[in-house]
Amino acid sequence: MDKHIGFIGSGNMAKAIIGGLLESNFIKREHIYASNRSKGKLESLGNEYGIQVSESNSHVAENVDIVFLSVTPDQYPTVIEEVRDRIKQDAIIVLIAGGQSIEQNESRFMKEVKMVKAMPNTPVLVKEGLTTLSFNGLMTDTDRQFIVDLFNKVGKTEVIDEKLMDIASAVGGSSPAFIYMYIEALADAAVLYGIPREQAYAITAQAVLGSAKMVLETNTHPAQLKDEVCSPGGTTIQSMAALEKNGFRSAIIEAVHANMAKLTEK
Ligand SMILES: NC(=O)C1=CN([C@@H]2O[C@H](COP(=O)(O)OP(=O)(O)OC[C@H]3O[C@@H](n4cnc5c(N)ncnc54)[C@H](OP(=O)(O)O)[C@@H]3O)[C@@H](O)[C@H]2O)C=CC1
Ligand SMILES: O=C(O)[C@@H]1CCC=N1
Repeated sequence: MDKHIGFIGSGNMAKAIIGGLLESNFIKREHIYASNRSKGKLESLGNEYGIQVSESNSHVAENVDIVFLSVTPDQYPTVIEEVRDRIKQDAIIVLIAGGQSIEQNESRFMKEVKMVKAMPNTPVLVKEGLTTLSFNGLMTDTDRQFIVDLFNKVGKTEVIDEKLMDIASAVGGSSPAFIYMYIEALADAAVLYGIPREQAYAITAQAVLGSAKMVLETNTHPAQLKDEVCSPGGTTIQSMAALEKNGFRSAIIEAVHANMAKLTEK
C-alpha cells in the first residue's frame, strides 16, 4: 500500500487507529503522519509508533492522501480553515467527530472534496473495532473500497445511511465506555466476594467477549440466549429479577438518549 495517511489531532481515537493499522501491517509506519496541539502527546506518539510527527497541521495535510480529522468537533472549523488550501488535489477527508455531518464540512472546505464520515470505536486498537461509514458523492467505487478495506483491517465495518450516523455513534462509538463500566462493576462484585482483581477482569471480560460472539455467530436472539443461561429456579433468574428491579434496560436506553441529545444539540 503506497498511500500516505495523516491524523490531525493525535488523541485517544487517532492513537487507537494508528496502533491498529500498524499491528495489521496495512501501512508502513513512515507513511503515517500525525500532528497535535500539545507537543508532549505528539512526542510520545512518535516515540511509541515511529511515525512522522509534526506540530504543523498543514504539514500533515500537504503530505498525505487520506486526512483524518481526529480533533474534537469544536475544532473542526479552525482546523479546516487551516488546511483546506494545503490538501492534495485528490485527498480523501475522513470526519470522525461525533455529530459532524458531511454537508456541513463540505461547505467549510469551500471546494469539492472527497469526504467520508466514519464513526470508529477504540477497539480498533486490538483489531476488533466497529466502524460505521458514509461517503459523499465524489468518492469513487475504488475510494470507497479503499476506506472499507482500511477499517476492515482493524475490525468490522458497516456502510450506513448518513442520517443514522448519530445513533450509530451512540451505540457503536460510545458504547465501549458503557461496557467497560459494566465490566468494572462486575469485577468489583467479584473482588467483593474474594476473587483477586486481575482474575476478576479476566473472568468478566471473557464473559462479555464470549457473549458477544454468541450473538454474532449463533444468529440467535439475545433474549433466547439469556433464557438458556437461566436455569429453572436457579441463580441467574434471581440476578435477572434484580437487574429489572433496578432499571438495567432503562438505564441503557437513557444513556443512549443522553448521548443523542448531546450529538444533536445546536
Ligand atoms: N474516543 C473515542 O472513542 C472516539 C472518538 N471519536 C471522535 O474522535 C475525535 C477525537 O476524540 P478523542 O480522541 O476522544 O479526543 P482527544 O482529546 O483524546 O483527542 C483530540 C486531540 O486533538 C488535539 N487537538 C485539539 N485541537 C487541535 C488543533 N487545533 N490542532 C491539532 N490538534 C488539536 C488535542 O490536543 P491536546 O489535547 O494534546 O492539546 C487532542 O490530542 C472527536 O471528534 C471524537 O468525536 C470518534 C469515535 C470514538
Ligand atoms: O465521546 C465522544 O464524544 C466520542 C464520540 C464517540 C465516542 N467518543
